[in-house]
Amino acid sequence: MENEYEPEVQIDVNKLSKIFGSRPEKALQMLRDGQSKNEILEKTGQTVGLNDISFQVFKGEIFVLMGLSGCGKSTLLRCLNRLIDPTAGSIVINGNDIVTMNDDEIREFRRKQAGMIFQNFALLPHRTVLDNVAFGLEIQGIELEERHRKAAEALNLVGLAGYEQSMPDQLSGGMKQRVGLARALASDAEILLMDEAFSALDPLIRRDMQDELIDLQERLNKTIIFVTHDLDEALKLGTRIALMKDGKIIQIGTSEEILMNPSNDYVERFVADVDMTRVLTAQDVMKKADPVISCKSGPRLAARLMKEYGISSLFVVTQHRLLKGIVQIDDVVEAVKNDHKTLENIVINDLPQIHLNTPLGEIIPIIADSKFPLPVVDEDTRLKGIIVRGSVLSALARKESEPIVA
Ligand SMILES: Nc1ncnc2c1ncn2[C@@H]1O[C@H](COP(=O)(O)OP(=O)(O)OP(=O)(O)O)[C@@H](O)[C@H]1O
Repeated sequence: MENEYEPEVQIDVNKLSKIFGSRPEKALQMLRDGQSKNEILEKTGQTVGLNDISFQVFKGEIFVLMGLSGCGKSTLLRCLNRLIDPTAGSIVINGNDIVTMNDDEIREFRRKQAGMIFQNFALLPHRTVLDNVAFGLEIQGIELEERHRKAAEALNLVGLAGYEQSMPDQLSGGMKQRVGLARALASDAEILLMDEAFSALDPLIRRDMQDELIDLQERLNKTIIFVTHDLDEALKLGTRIALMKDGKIIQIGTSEEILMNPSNDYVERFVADVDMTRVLTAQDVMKKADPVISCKSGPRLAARLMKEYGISSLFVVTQHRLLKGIVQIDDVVEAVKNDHKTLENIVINDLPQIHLNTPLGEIIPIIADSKFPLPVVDEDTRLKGIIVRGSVLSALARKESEPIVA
């Protein structure tokens, strides 16, 4: 039986290369022989767009393609719906290799499975907002009433209900971009391809649109491939981020993985300027809460555990790991001497509680003031981990290096 927690692969890209130029075979062979993008350009005049790229995208994730200008983000995105034909490799989407599809099949695929949203809004100026959104459905031959119903639904989703009869030039940039988003949503496409979709918006509207996209994605569970050269945008939106350079993917990972374990110097320099206190949360810096002690146990067991693990305080939990508090070594020793049977009288229970999603920036002043490690809990106050000063410091201590300027 399929494991329900196993992510479902929706896009499977294998050994994808793209050479721009009239003699791609020769350049491809040189690429396979290990020559660089620059060498190939000098010797053959052919440009390497993508170099032997393999990765998978899971259903329902926002997968961000990120990197400096010219690294191949747009080329890769456009290969995913064959606006660009790759030179070699396969792209299996929902079980079909789109590289081998004929023109009719690819048109059908674009309409039904992969909607694209561009940076320049590409709205039709003489059509109403409603008809702009319904445009894709019209091409599919869906009848007027049905396409208007779907278009109105999509406009509602992006917060533009009431603007159905407006014309594009009556809308602000942010609203136009919402119309573009609504158009892709109206098509039922499971996959949205977004190329620098928010880059032309001013910063405040851009942040709104990012929030909107995250919200829509959670409600609709689309798979989104999002191209950006903006690191903050990538970190905010990406379920996972693929960092590209010279037509290759250098590292794929969650924001935390890329920030905490950059795979090489290039990635490290790329992320050097990121404010870790905003990006990392309690769950990124916590350690396993081990050992803990049950509130029913006695001080002798507590003393033994503390000795064995070399710790001076111990978290106390219920049978279901709900946090009760903490005991300290001096109190435990005293309780043993006085032959107490339980820890009840010595549990300190007015502890600051840190939630799994609390940002590191909020944790730092609390841990600085605290005599104990901090407990990290979930919504039910179940103890999920502990934060000690050392793990916060090591999360912050990344090697100083020159940032890369985009
Ligand atoms: N039609 C084309 N003909 C020749 N070379 C191209 C073509 N399109 C892209 N390239 C080259 O392929 C490489 C990748 O370009 P691409 O546009 O994918 O990069 P990008 O990361 O999207 O950059 P940007 O952020 O500037 O859009 C670059 O070296 C570019 O010059």
